[in-house]
Amino acid sequence: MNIELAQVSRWYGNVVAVNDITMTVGPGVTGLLGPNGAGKSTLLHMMAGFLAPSGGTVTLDGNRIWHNHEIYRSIGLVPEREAVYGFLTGWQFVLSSARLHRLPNPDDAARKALALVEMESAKDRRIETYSKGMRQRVKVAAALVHDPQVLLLDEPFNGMDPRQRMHLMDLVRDMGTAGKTILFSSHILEEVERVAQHIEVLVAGRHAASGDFREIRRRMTDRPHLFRVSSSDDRRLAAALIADVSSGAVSLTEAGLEVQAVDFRRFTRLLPKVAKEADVRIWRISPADEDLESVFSYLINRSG
Ligand SMILES: Nc1ncnc2c1ncn2[C@@H]1O[C@H](COP(=O)(O)OP(=O)(O)OP(=O)(O)O)[C@@H](O)[C@H]1O
Repeated sequence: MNIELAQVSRWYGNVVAVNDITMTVGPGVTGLLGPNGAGKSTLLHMMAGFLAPSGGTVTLDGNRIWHNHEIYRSIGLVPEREAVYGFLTGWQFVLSSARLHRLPNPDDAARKALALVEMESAKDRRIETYSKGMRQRVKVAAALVHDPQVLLLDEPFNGMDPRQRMHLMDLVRDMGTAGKTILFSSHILEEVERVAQHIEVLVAGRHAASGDFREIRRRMTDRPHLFRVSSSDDRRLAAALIADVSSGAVSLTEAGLEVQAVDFRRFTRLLPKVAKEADVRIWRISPADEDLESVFSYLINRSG
């Protein structure tokens, strides 16, 4: 199934959380990547029918999602926040989700969903006794109980230990291979890399990039990199680097020497050579713009 967003915006008072987004999410696993506050949760909630768009339309195979009860049978949402009563057992929680969907055989459906996330043995314990990873899995079971074609997951791997994470990643990948439409949000590039081939990038409510993971990763590494270098003689090193045309923009700041390298692979080879020739010792070299925010803002400036 295809989720389609056409010029979708959502604002909360004066805050524009999602700004004029047009995208299609089809079968397989798609990663929704963006820094905190980018609008990922807002977007997922609109896709799940929990939130009305302020502008534009969100449809599933051509049918409007907002206020369309029939369509909720096809969608499952795993929310980021704990919206689970701790006094319920895992079994009671998943069963109540099955009943809410008015499934003909709720017991059977709940059993299947709990088995899928390997939670059968802990199903009779109260949720408040669960680890973060177990809570996450029980939420996935509740979202899957009606076997939806579309599964939306908001930061599903947060707080999980590596084994739990691996298990959920395998589950998500398998469902994607089986043809379900899966969209999960994350602010961690490596996490998205392991599960999704296709990614959509959001920055400050805007759609910054879309496409194959490797292609976007390449655009991220090929962008100009800013390095901070400290050495035995920054001034001299700066002069030597400026003399070499291919090293990029060089500036001396209070924090030390900063170099904007257009081709960073080349620069990392060039720097030791230039330093040696100038008889300067390098103490430290660190990327000055490696945080996700700057990578994302680079992407959005290119695409916008
Ligand atoms: N109910 C609300 N009322 C007012 N502002 C909101 C509300 N929900 C979200 N926002 C604001 O909308 C913007 C987008 O928030 P959203 O939670 O969708 O982002 P996100 O990418 O999911 O971030 P995070 O990973 O931190 O949850 C933020 O500036 C947030 O403060």
